[in-house]
This record gives sequence, structure tokens and C-alpha cells, in this order.
Amino acid sequence: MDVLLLHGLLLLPLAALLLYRCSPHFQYLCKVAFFNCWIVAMATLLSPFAAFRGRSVDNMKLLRAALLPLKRFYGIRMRVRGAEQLQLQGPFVIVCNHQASLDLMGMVEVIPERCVPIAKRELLYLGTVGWACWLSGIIFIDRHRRDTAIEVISHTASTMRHENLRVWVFPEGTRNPGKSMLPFKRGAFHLAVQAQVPIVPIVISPYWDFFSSKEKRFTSGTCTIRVLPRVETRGLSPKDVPELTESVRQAMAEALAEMSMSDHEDQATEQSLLGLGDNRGRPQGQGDTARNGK
Ligand SMILES: CCCCCCCCCCCCCCCCC(=O)SCCNC(=O)CCNC(=O)[C@H](O)C(C)(C)COP(=O)(O)OP(=O)(O)OC[C@H]1O[C@@H](n2cnc3c(N)ncnc32)[C@H](O)[C@@H]1OP(=O)(O)O
Ligand SMILES: CCCCCCCC/C=C\CCCCCCCC(=O)OC[C@@H](O)COP(=O)(O)O
Repeated sequence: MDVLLLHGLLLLPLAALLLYRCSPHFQYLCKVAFFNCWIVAMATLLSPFAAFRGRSVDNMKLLRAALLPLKRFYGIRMRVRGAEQLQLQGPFVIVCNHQASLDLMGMVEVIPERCVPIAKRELLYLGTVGWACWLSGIIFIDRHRRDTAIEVISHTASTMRHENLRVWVFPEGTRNPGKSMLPFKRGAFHLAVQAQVPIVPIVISPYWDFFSSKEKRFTSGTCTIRVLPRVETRGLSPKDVPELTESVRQAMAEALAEMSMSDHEDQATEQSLLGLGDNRGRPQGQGDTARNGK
């Protein structure tokens, strides 16, 4: 009986390895689980060190260092275009498209010094992850209570100027794996106008070639991050915010459409040079109008 049990235990890792090699779904599950476990482990290990400093934007450096190696585990090549646009003195607001939690990998590639993201309040309740986020100075908003969210944003506008802070916002307000971007929330644009600081739009190329939560697919691949030219807000007032929001969204949507085409072509060329059929892409038009309904 004991011998049987021992054989069973020895065979288990082998069976898991075989399943990992043969089943893309199992591979997807393992990779997503690893992503979450990595974040929990890093938060648990590093939070005590971050706590020495207290709540500080300087802890974002630790957070960045903790997340940077993830791309290597997944074999994801990051290409950054227009990084020089981030070489700005003083505070500014970054707006970026939001496809999935994987965006954190893109975020840490380009996030400048003294920059904190705005995040949904729910992250605070994720145990040590919430603690790590709080210690890193991440700004939390309650998306269900507009008035308090607006108050937090107004307070952030004055902090930005006094403490030379940069703020990273996902203006879609929720994850969106679709081909086009969701309508933008206006908080980031009010923030920039109130603080009278520039907006730097960043577009992360679609993940379809290597990641899809819907299809449970997660392979290696290339991701392009494009930093667009900054948009000045000096002299603008709250009444200009709707137009400002639309023009920035338009520029980002155009960049996203362009990148969807060129990234896909790059992957296809790579595949054909390797003599492989490109069976990883998705049919044209899929997800075009996808909304996740949140
Ligand atoms: C230490 C080591 C650690 C290692 C461990 C690692 C841990 C890793 C974890 C990393 C975490 C990273 C975090 C990433 C998290 C990403 C997210 O959570 S995304 C979700 C949160 N983000 C947002 O929601 C985006 C910001 N939201 C908004 O901007 C919204 O505007 C809103 C303020 C929440 C209000 O939303 P809503 O009412 O739905 O919609 P709007 O159309 O925007 O606004 C309606 C109305 O209100 C006006 N308005 C909006 N904002 C303002 C404002 N600041 N001031 C004044 N008025 C405002 C807006 O103009 C509209 O009015 P109008 O008359 O129609 O114009
Ligand atoms: C004591 C409780 C312990 C609970 C432990 C839970 C462990 C959680 C595991 C991993 C945490 C990973 C957190 C990654 C954060 C990614 C940021 C992100 O992408 O947030 C999504 C948010 O932008 C929009 O949310 P919705 O699309 O609106 O939804």
C-alpha cells in the first residue's frame, strides 16, 4: 500500500508536467496562478521593508523591482517606443489603456520616478497586497461613490504640485480586453486641469497574440508600449475637460489601432520566417466591440 502511495506521489509531478506541456488551458491556469502567487509573495516579503519607510512613493521602486522579472518568466519581450516623452521635469498625469492585470508588467517598464497609480479601493482588502499598495502611496478611490472619488482626485491635484508627484490613471476605469477602448472616465483629465499639469498618454499593444482570458491562452510574445506626445493643459478650465478627454482618447485609439495591425504583422512575419503557421492570432474583428459590462 505504502509503495503504491509513494509511486503515486512520484508520478504526480510528472503527470502535472505532461499536462502542462500538452494542455494550453492548464498552462494558462498555471501561469495566471503563478502571476497572482508572485504578487502575493512579493507583497508579503517586501512590505515589512517598505513599512520601515512608512507610506511613501519611494516604495514604488520596490514594487517596480518586484514586478520587473515577471516578463522573463513568461517570455514576454517588451518594446518601448517614445520613452523620451516621459523625460519631463515636474508633475504630470499618465493615462493608459487597461486590458488585464498583465498591464502591471507594462506599467513597471515605463513608470517614471515619483509616480503612483490610482486604483480601485477593493485592492486594499487583498491582505498583504493591499498593505503593499498602501505603503507604496497608491491612491485609492471608491468607484461606487462618485463624490468621495472626486474629493480624493481634487486632493491629489494639490498634492501633485506640492510634492512633485506623477499620477498614473487607467481612464477606462476597468479592464477591457476588447479591440477598441471603452469611453474614458473624466477623473484623470479633471486632475490634470486642476493641477495645470501635462497629460502623457501611453498605449499598450493588444495581448491577443499571447494572452486571452476568454480563450484561456497564455504563450510567449511581444508587447509594445508607445508613449505619445504630451498634451498641455495650462490655461484649460473644467469646461474644457470633455473635449480634452475626447481628443486624448482619439489619439490613443488611433495609436492602438495602428499597433494592433503592426504587432500582428510582426508576429506573422516572425512565424513565417520560422516556418510556422500563425495559429495564435484571433480572427479579424473578434472582440471589436467587446465590453466587459462593468
Ligand atoms: C512594496 C512591494 C510590493 C510588491 C507587490 C506588488 C503589488 C502590485 C499591485 C499593483 C497595483 C496597481 C494598481 C492598478 C489598479 C488599476 C485600477 O484599479 S483601475 C480602476 C480605478 N481607476 C479608475 O476608476 C479611473 C479613475 N476614475 C475616474 O476618473 C472617474 O471619473 C470617477 C471619478 C471614479 C467617477 O466616475 P463616473 O461617475 O463613473 O464617470 P465620469 O464620466 O468620469 O464622471 C461623471 C461626472 O463627474 C465629473 N467628474 C469626474 N471626475 C471629476 C473630478 N475629479 N472633478 C470634478 N468633476 C469630475 C465628470 O466630468 C462627469 O460630469 P459631466 O458633467 O458629465 O462632465
Ligand atoms: C485577507 C485576504 C487575502 C486575500 C488574498 C487574495 C490574493 C489576491 C491575489 C493576487 C492579487 C493580484 C492583484 C493584482 C492587481 C491588478 C490590478 C488590476 O488589474 O486591477 C483591476 C482593476 O484595475 C479594475 O478592476 P475591474 O476590471 O473593474 O474588476
